Amino acid sequence: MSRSSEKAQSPGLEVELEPQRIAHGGVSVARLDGRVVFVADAIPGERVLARITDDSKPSFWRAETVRVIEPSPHRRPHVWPEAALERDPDDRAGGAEFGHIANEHQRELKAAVLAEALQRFAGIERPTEVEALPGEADGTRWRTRVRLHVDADGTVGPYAARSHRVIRTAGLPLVTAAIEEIAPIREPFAGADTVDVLAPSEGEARLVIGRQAPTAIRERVGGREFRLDDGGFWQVHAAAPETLSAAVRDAVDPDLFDPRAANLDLYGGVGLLAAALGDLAGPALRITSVESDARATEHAAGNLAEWVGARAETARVERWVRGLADAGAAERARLADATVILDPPRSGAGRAVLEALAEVRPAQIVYVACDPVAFARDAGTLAGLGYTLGPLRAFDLFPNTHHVEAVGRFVREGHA
Ligand SMILES: C[S@@+](CC[C@H](N)C(=O)[O-])C[C@H]1O[C@@H](n2cnc3c(N)ncnc32)[C@H](O)[C@@H]1O
Repeated sequence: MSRSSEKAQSPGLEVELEPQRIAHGGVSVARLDGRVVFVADAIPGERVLARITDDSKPSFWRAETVRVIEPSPHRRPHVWPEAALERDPDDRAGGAEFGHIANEHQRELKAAVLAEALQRFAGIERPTEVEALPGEADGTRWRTRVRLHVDADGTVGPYAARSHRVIRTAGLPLVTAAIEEIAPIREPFAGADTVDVLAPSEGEARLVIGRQAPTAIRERVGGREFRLDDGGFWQVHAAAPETLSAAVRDAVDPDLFDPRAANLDLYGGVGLLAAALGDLAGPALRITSVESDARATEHAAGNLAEWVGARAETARVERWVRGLADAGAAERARLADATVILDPPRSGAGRAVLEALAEVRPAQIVYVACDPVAFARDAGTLAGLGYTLGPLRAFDLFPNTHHVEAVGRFVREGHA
């Protein structure tokens, strides 16, 4: 239901909205005179005054909450004052779009997005609880990495929620205390457009200024140490490496796992998840990690050195999997027995990668997904290629944001 004081026609107009459900991307879905309006900073079930920000599309508009008229019981003061409703929408810091929602309800909303995506894009009915990670109950102080931006005046901060305007902020509640302490947010800064601030689990917190030359750092996960570049990819939540490693080990069907098969870790980074598989397999593990960033691959080769059967290759996965078609009969047999870890970026693996992979019929695919819609699309593609979704878990790897991570096992038909 909705009510507009006058006919909405242009950005800037303020209207009353009653969002009914959550959509992918962290916005709620309301209707205004029959038209869908995606409204930011609201919670499904409440009534808000919202400002139309985009009416350029015939099928939907966008709006931002200005004031809450009837709050949801799940609303709470925002964990980040610089991102709160009390500020003009244009001045709200980005990166904490769920910070005004009780954490348990954030997880319910994320579960709803995942379930709806699977239903809509893959025809799979699979309500899945989103599990909390160890850390602060209000979902703060989990980020071990953050990128800050520098504007022409030297202000350092996050971008605003829906623009590239740098927002000055007194604090950074989602990052660890060590990062907040050294983040250069208090004084003007010059000489670079970006400052990455990170707090590895080993050693001191540090800044990476602009495109400065990479330095190797160390991260500890359980009893294992990983080397990587300070500017390279690493899971952001302090508890994510351990959580995902355990989730991948749990997702592997032991009856289908053959350590000596031609196992794959696609989009492997510095080898975190290949090592998780190595912990299951022991020294006999054979695995190839494929990653497009050459420096990450170099680190992966070192991080996986204890497994003589581990290799790390620098390649784009979409090209590399095409080469599987040339495998000889013996290698094809080893690929058919393989367990594949698939941990693509937000865009997902995509049809071409999945088709090339399914050509060689690996026994099981453990998919680690950071985007529910891309995951659901890929799940639909995999179903069409003869792979059935088995156990699925989801994790709140990004509290106070709309992001959610899922880990699911797909098994080749005949094994399911
Ligand atoms: C979500 S991260 C996962 C990394 C690793 N599995 C981990 O958990 O640390 C995705 C990785 O894929 C790499 N990547 C992105 N696009 C790629 C592509 N087309 N081919 C190969 N690697 C790619 C990125 O550099 C990044 O390291």
